[in-house]
Amino acid sequence: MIGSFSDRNDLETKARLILDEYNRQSSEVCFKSASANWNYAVNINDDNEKIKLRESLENVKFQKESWKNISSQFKTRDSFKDAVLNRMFQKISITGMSAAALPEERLKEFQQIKSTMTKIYSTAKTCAYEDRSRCNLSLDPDVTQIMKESRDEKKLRHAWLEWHDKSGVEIRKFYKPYVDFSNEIARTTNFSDAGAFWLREYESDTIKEDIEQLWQTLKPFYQQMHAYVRAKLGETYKDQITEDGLIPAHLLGNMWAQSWEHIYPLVVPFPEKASIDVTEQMKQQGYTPLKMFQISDEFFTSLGLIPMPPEFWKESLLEKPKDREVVCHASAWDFCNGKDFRIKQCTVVTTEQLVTVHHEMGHVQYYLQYKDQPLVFRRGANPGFHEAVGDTLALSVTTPKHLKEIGLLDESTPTDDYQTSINFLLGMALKKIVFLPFGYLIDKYRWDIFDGTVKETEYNAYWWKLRKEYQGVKPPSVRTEEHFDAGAKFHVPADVEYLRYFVSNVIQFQFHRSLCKEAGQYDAQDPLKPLHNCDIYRSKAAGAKLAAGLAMGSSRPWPEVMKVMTGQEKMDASAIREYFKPLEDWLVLENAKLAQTPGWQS
Ligand SMILES: C[C@H](N[C@H](C(=O)O)[C@@H]1CCCN1C(=O)[C@@H](N)CC(=O)O)C(=O)N1CCC[C@H]1C(=O)O
Ligand SMILES: [Zn+2]
Repeated sequence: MIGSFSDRNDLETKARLILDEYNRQSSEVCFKSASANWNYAVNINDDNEKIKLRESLENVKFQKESWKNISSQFKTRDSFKDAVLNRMFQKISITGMSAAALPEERLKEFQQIKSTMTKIYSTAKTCAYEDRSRCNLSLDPDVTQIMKESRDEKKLRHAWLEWHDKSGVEIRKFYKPYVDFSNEIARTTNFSDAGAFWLREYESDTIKEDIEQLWQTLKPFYQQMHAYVRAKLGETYKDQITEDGLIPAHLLGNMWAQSWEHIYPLVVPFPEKASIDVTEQMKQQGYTPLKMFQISDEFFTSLGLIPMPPEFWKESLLEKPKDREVVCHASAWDFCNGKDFRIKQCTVVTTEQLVTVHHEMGHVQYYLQYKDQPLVFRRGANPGFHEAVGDTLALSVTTPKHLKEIGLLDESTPTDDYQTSINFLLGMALKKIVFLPFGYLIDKYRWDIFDGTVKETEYNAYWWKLRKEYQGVKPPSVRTEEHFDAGAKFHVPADVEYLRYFVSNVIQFQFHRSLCKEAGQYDAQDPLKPLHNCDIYRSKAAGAKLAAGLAMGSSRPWPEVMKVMTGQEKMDASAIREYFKPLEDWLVLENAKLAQTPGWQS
């Protein structure tokens, strides 16, 4: 021993050694569990499910044993001078306590329930509208394509009902046990319920109030969008828009009405002007899923960010295989060993999917940026940060200017006139503004189930109460408690928190504004450099600013990371409102012309 350390320094040195060993072992166990999870997701069968469940159980048992061992050696975690040690301890203690919450048999039951719900969702098949005996249509790509492209109200209604009945109805019987298990784990870990357990990741006592405040700020704009789209849809589906002011959910181009971009042709303000949907161009130029990922990788590296490693290109699954069942819902994977990162996506060649490619690549870029952090800090600063990385870059990629730059939009296409800008901003609002009430209500719905406000007997009634209150949409036909329409959305059976996407939709515009300033592509005072035209492509300065924040992982509270990336410490709606300001002004006038009153019968 060197001299006489004070007890405290001894303690901290000892703690560091123990936590280093924990992070090393945890990385190995996580690798095995992620690999088994991957092998199941890319080849759904009973054997792979058993291995996945076994490795997942091993991981939980490891976390439980580790915490018992670590916590037995230290009286309380607050005895460290070093804030990093305290932060690590806090995170490991929650992982360890939640791992110890259920006895093994009941833990197995819980894991099986979650696995079964995702399997039902990922393998559900529906019957064709034109031929009820042909029942091999999967959500991805078959039913998704119908919802995007069909303008036949009866066909849309059939596709919507089929999917909700083949997924949600089957999943319903598992949901109450899932809720009870989730709450038991949360409460054993000293959280009031599973909703509070999820919200711990935002490290804020006022997160719910902050979200509600953001929603109240943006709600009037959403209602202007809703009123305009309702009026335009009434021109196409005459009898469907009634005096209740609600929009039937099956007419909005998306199974969950979470993004209305695919009804753009029915609502475009100036149809004679260029549309920025470049799907046809992509197909004509022979785009493949692989090329879409290479285009995205090139955008990231043009900013000086980290290229995808060889393992990524070797091991990712970028197209739906023909010979087996897979979990088609796109996802990004960190295998915890600092080397292995993958994406699984049943990619089709469309503009929308080019954005999803960037979304998933944004996750992998975050994994790469924080891969040298201790394992416990290899997370987003908060879950919304992880969702915002790819989307932020996609805000540049989908500008007419950038699409010309990469040859997907003809150079001669006029794109700077007012009418084209309104068309473009409306197209963006059909994704980013429309998404807000949906992104909020998915978790408000589950918070209220977890905290007991909503009983099992009203699961579906409450879903449609929120869908009406927040989104102003209604189901295509009467729904009962036989149904479980929330279960028809991936993240509900998959046990994935959703508030992250609402947060992302707000903060990605703060990131975009900050990076655009850094790239010299935006100036609030310069009307020739509006935020919605900014493309940060090739800006090493913007890339460096982004990387500085991402490399921090979750090692510091997210307001500190927000400050590094934007100079602000708070989430705020000023950036998204600035981006869409010309459209908001146009909508108010247009709705007045259309004699449309924003809002609907409560
Ligand atoms: C298509 C996308 N798939 C998710 C995502 O990429 O977030 C997948 C499934 C759930 C988590 N996930 C991951 O990949 C995580 N492993 C990433 C991470 O946390 O590291 C998705 O669900 N989206 C995109 C926009 C809105 C939402 C939707 O489609 O409703
Ligand atoms: Zn994501």
